[in-house]
Amino acid sequence: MGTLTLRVADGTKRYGPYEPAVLCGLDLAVGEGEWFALIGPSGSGKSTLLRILAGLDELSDGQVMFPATGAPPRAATVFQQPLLLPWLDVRANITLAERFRANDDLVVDADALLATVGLGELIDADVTRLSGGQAQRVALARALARRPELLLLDEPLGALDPASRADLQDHLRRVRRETALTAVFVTHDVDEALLLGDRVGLLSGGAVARTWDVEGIDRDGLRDHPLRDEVVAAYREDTTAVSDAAEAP
Ligand SMILES: Nc1ncnc2c1ncn2[C@@H]1O[C@H](COP(=O)(O)OP(=O)(O)OP(=O)(O)O)[C@@H](O)[C@H]1O
Repeated sequence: MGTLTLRVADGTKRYGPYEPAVLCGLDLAVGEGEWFALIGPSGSGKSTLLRILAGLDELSDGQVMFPATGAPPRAATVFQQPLLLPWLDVRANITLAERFRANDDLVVDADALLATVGLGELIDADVTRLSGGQAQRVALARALARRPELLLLDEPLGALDPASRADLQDHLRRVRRETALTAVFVTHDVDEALLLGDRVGLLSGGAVARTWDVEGIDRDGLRDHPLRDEVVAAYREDTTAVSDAAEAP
């Protein structure tokens, strides 16, 4: 872990030969151990980019490269919905990675992972009885169980109430602190991007139009942080431009 870098060079993605490009000449470099938070209006291609980084889809043109390792990394993705298997308990959901990697020496310490996400006492619980926040924490533990080199998070907190969301943000900050993972994190929420990202990027016009370096902003310092107004203004401007274009005759 901790030796992964990724680069997208001149990335273009269209979903059909006559479709407009969703990504267009996109360049992105994410450094070793960096958490890159991607914001952008709805439909700007954030999930598309994440799927491509996960190896679930391909660019139409351009390249995704992993310069430090050469080969595609072991990646784990957490989506907006936890997608747990309802017929398995919490422990079995988390140890799935172990069962499906029979040739690997992967041994999943479900207890330790659950402690990392603050759910130690629920190890044998029925997953259908978990709250949305608890289920999403199990999904995060399940992703970490794969010992990914690259963690991809596609609005993982988007469906949660504000209290569960803040709680899970704290757990993710802990994961960022305590592991050497590289991560790309999609969110609509600028505050969340600033709390969780080492760098925030705005996806606009099919490319990463702007990035901001974030140096250790904590929750208390967030409200009055000058970067917050700057990123919110750029995001708003971009969202307005998109909705104006959509409403144009
Ligand atoms: N499988 C697909 N086939 C065709 N078009 C697609 C497909 N997936 C996404 N698109 C289109 O690509 C564009 C970008 O979608 P994507 O889901 O990547 O955006 P997003 O920024 O993640 O949006 P949101 O914030 O609303 O989740 C949209 O216009 C969408 O309709």
